[in-house]
Amino acid sequence: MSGMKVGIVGATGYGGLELIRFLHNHPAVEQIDLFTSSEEGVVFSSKFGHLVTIIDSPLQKIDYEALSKLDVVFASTPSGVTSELLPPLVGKGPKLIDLSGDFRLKNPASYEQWYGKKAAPLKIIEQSVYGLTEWNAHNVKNAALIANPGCYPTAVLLSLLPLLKAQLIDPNYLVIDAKSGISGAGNKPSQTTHFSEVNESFSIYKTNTHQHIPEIEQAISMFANVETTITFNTHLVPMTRGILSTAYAPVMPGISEEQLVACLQTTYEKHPFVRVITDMNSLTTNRVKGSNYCDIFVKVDSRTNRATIVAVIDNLVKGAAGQAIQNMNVQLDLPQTTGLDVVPLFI
Ligand SMILES: NC(=O)C1=CN([C@@H]2O[C@H](COP(=O)(O)OP(=O)(O)OC[C@H]3O[C@@H](n4cnc5c(N)ncnc54)[C@H](OP(=O)(O)O)[C@@H]3O)[C@@H](O)[C@H]2O)C=CC1
Ligand SMILES: CC(=O)N[C@@H](CCC(=O)OP(=O)(O)O)C(=O)O
Repeated sequence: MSGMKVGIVGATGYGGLELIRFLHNHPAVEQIDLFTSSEEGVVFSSKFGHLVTIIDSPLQKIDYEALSKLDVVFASTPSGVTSELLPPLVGKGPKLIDLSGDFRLKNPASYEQWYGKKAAPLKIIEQSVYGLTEWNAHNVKNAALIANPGCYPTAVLLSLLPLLKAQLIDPNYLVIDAKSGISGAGNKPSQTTHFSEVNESFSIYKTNTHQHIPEIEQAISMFANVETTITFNTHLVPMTRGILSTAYAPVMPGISEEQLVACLQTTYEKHPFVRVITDMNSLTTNRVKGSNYCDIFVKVDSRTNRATIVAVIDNLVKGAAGQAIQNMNVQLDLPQTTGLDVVPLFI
């Protein structure tokens, strides 16, 4: 597969920039069109100097005719945009991959409750496929519209689904404590992401109200066949990239740490981007920085019989652009690693 023409709506955002970084070297991609809602005609490299001589094309106005001629359209826009933008394009030619939350929740009322915005039309939501690649590649393959998972759900689900599906941990008392770097909040400055407010500080936010709670619960039901309500909280760490998710769950009677590890290893043995770590007692976000890897480990506390299940990802890569391209690869029948086979930055 080669000569693909792809478009990025929201190219100037953090997710858009990461899509460009990986698509530029993708062997199947011949052309990348960049779309904007606010800076039509601006030469991309005049805005992003690090791309001089690499991406010197101008930003284009979002235009249905131009989008419909492409093979793949990535949308990396704030929630509430693609629910209106993408429906007219569904089934019209391009494969659509949406990085926002607009098509992830199957229940429109739930979207409206958690996002506080009008939901996409139900018949379009019904056609969308949740793009957690390791768990849904067979449906991703022929989807007209992919709802790329949220950053936190990607880390949480990859680490918990195998253990929940195999009934090795108790789904009834799941507590998940997750932390993110500030790029997770996008490129628009705000009071809470201002350097002087986040530097040398560490905060909890959206306490018990994060919009990824229903997404995680829905995916646990979908892939592990378990109905549960979770306690999930998020924290802002003064770093640019990375998510670390720590989940606590009671271990089912008679189940050992070795069985939990073996379950994770078996689940992911054929999935190159998920690495089950066994020889360490700690994980850092640096070990996956800039890459599409998700590293996981599990430890059982024998005093409490609870498992501590930890996952790290780069929110902008496996949590957004990388997973979106992994889904495109599945659709194009390419190895999932195509264009994504990079060594983590680490420092
Ligand atoms: N940052 C992250 O770690 C992750 C983000 N996501 C999701 O991906 C999406 C993009 O995130 P991110 O890149 O961080 O966001 P940014 O805020 O960095 O960028 C979003 C881009 O969308 C464009 N945009 C803004 N308003 C509109 C509009 N009304 N119509 C069309 N385009 C618009 C803007 O570009 P322009 O003005 O040029 O049009 C902007 O640069 C969001 O939905 C986010 O929740 C998902 C997983 C992880
Ligand atoms: C650090 C930070 O603010 N992260 C964002 C991630 C948002 C996101 O990706 O949300 P949707 O894709 O569901 O819109 C947050 O917690 O809301």
